Amino acid sequence: MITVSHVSKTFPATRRNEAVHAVDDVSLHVERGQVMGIVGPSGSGKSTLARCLNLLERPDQGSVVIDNQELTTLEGAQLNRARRRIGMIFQQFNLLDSRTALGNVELPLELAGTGRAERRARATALLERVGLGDKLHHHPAQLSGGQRQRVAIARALAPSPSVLLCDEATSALDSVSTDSVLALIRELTEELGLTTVLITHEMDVVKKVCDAVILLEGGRVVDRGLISEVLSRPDSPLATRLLPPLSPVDDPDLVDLTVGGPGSDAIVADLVREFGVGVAVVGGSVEDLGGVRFGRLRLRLDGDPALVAAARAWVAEERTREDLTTEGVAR
Ligand SMILES: Nc1ncnc2c1ncn2[C@@H]1O[C@H](COP(=O)(O)OP(=O)(O)OP(=O)(O)O)[C@@H](O)[C@H]1O
Repeated sequence: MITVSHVSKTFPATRRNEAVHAVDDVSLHVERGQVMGIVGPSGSGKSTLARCLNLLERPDQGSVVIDNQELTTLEGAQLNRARRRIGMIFQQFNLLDSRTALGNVELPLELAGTGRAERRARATALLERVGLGDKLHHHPAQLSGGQRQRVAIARALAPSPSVLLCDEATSALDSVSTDSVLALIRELTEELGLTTVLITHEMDVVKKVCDAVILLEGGRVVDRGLISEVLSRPDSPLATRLLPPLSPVDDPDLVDLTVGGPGSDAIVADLVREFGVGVAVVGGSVEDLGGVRFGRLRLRLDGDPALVAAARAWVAEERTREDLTTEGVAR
């Protein structure tokens, strides 16, 4: 697991540029087996934060604890040993063109002094696991982008890390390869008990694979939470990015709901039964987020105006229910 507490990193002023507070008092916690997304606009500090996690960038303040070991106090050989527990994959794969897939995956094991037979066996098993058992002797130039990223994943996992850091790992891939690489990252996280951090500027990536997410702006965390928790705050910055709100309309017969989680499907039946109003779904969008369906629905309520008003008021009250949130659209 990863625990980051009050980490800050400032790049000092130069003759040409002012100082940049790239990461400003960031704390986060990721459990073993969890995938956490770090999202934010360009320049918000995502990569600097990722580099602080493996001490490629030394934080000015704060602590970084991985598997109960404080990294910021380590130096030299101790730090290098700790870094072996952190696998990393990048947008541009960073494979050696002169080496085959097998040679690339063996490299970190060679550097760690693992014997030839053992590293060959481990690299072969990993490449088979990522679906490239028939490409062991191919060079990167002979592989597709998705296949190259699979080689990079196998290489990152070769030293048996406990943490996997993915920096825009799918940004150079088409949508089919993106989906399969994300599914592989998810599977491996669960299978190997990894703690995975995924830096991305794409909310679609978060929707497909993350359990939890933090939003950075100007180096600071401006929103965070488990996906289901974030969506229980439908107006929050992350919820509006994960599930964009419907465009506002001014009509007293319409009401918007944000639904998701167990029990929330019953709202339409409840409206009909409790108030005797007609209910028609006139718009909305539904997303599968982390295996749970969430949606924003627009309903038209039809019937006696007093009953419609009462139904609207009831819907507004439902905002406070844990498994269901609502918002009126007539303002
Ligand atoms: N080595 C450096 N020296 C000075 N400033 C830097 C350095 N690295 C990053 N920065 C600055 O720190 C801020 C955060 O950069 P960072 O690369 O972490 O953002 P990001 O969210 O990853 O952006 P992107 O999505 O564009 O990769 C930016 O203003 C950037 O210009």
